[in-house]
Amino acid sequence: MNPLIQLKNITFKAQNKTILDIPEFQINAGEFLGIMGPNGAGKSTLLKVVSFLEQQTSGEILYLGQVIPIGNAPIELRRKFSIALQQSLLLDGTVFHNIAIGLTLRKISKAVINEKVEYWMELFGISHLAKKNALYLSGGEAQRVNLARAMIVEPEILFLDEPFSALDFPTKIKLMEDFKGIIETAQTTAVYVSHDLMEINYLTNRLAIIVNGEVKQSGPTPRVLEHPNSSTSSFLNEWKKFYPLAR
Ligand SMILES: Nc1ncnc2c1ncn2[C@@H]1O[C@H](COP(=O)(O)OP(=O)(O)OP(=O)(O)O)[C@@H](O)[C@H]1O
Repeated sequence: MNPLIQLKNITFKAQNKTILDIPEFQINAGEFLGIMGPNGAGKSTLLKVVSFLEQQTSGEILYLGQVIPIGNAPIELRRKFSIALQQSLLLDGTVFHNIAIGLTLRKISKAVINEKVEYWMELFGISHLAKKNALYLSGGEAQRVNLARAMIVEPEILFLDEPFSALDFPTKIKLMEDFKGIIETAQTTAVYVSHDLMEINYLTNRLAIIVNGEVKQSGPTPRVLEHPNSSTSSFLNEWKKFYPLAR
């Protein structure tokens, strides 16, 4: 295992409530890590803490073995991460402009931006939308733009929080298939929050189950799904009643 990020004794508290309590956890280079758990378990909070969007209350986060001071993650480190959420939060401008934004902010030359935007639009199958205003896209198109915008900066880690949950089933299936191929080709480390077993089973190769702010089980996805422990079985077995575990 080659940890990019390590958590040590992390807690996150708000309004006198402990929302996360994670003695030890890590994100390994090259993995597609799923974070699954019931509503309100702390999945999104964990994603925000490990991506430095929220500050932990106590404990340490290490990047490549080095402790990152609380509230002081350097910009060079934050720029190694991309985040895609359920809402694509696109700007009022063309699809091209939206996808280019991360490179524009990094002051990359116009020629390189053109080349990279073309490349990522092609991979996500949205070249024909280049000149369309991003505010008038379908849900599936908007999520493709969102993911292309996240990937164009070639992040070391891509964090995803339920990016497909608002999509209808056929749209979701097609996008998940394309997305899986793109992530595998780019060899990007990905962390994927979801409460949907179908998405987790299809996409991820390691899985952590969070219940009540604690990581109750983690391991290779098939193993966790096939052998839930006493803390995760009530959540996972409900899902398994309705979803067969074939890949
Ligand atoms: N800043 C905050 N202040 C108060 N409560 C918070 C804060 N952040 C998160 N919470 C609470 O912590 C709990 C976990 O929230 P979180 O969004 O991380 O859960 P989740 O597992 O992602 O849930 P869901 O699947 O419903 O999106 C919830 O009860 C939420 O209301």
